[in-house]
Amino acid sequence: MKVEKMLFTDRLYESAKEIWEKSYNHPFVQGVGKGTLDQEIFEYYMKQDYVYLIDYVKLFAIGAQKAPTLEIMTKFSHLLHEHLHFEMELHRQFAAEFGISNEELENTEPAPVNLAYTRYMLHVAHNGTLAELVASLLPCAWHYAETGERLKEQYGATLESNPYRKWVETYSSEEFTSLGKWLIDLMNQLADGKPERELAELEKHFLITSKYEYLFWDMNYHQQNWTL
Ligand SMILES: Cc1ncc(CN)c(N)n1
Repeated sequence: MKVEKMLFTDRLYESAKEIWEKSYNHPFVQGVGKGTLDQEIFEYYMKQDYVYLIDYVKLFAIGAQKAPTLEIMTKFSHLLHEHLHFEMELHRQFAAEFGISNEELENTEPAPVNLAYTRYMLHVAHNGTLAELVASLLPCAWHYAETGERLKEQYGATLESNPYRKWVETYSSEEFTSLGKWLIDLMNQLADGKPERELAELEKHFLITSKYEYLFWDMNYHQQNWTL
């Protein structure tokens, strides 16, 4: 009998499943899928997410620097390019539609959860191994691809009239989901043969940033910001 080896990312998915489910059912995410989310909330999110992404792409630069092979380095530089020119273009297009300039987008002050989330990943990226860096940035890519695909499946029939259609289409697109798939494969490659102590550390990073993903939806939904 052939016994299939469980992938490390299966373990990660299993441990974060409940948090991801909670995120998917968050009124922000459901509001995007149904097209009913208040535009003011979406505008707030676009601005916060833009500066989040400016920090997020730095992780790929650090990934390239820590890459053990030229092939992995090339892929990180591709990820960096795609986020700057494909994903962030979505934000620039929505912003233009809402009358928000690129300058305003770029100069958004990150709210506390946003800042804490990106500082956490940057800290891991600067001080940890490449495996730790990938474990901490993976929920961002994987959770969004899963969210985009699920929303498209659930609300595909009404997407035509949904003001957030482009958001759902971007995150469910092959162009975006393939980036997440490559990171999943890399995670498994880097985790292979690692002792349990190190795997547990990777799982901890993955769970923390999965929780930050949930908090990020919630922060935007309530337009939380500095109160001082
Ligand atoms: C907070 C957050 N997480 C994930 C993604 C998808 N790159 C994003 N744009 N923003």
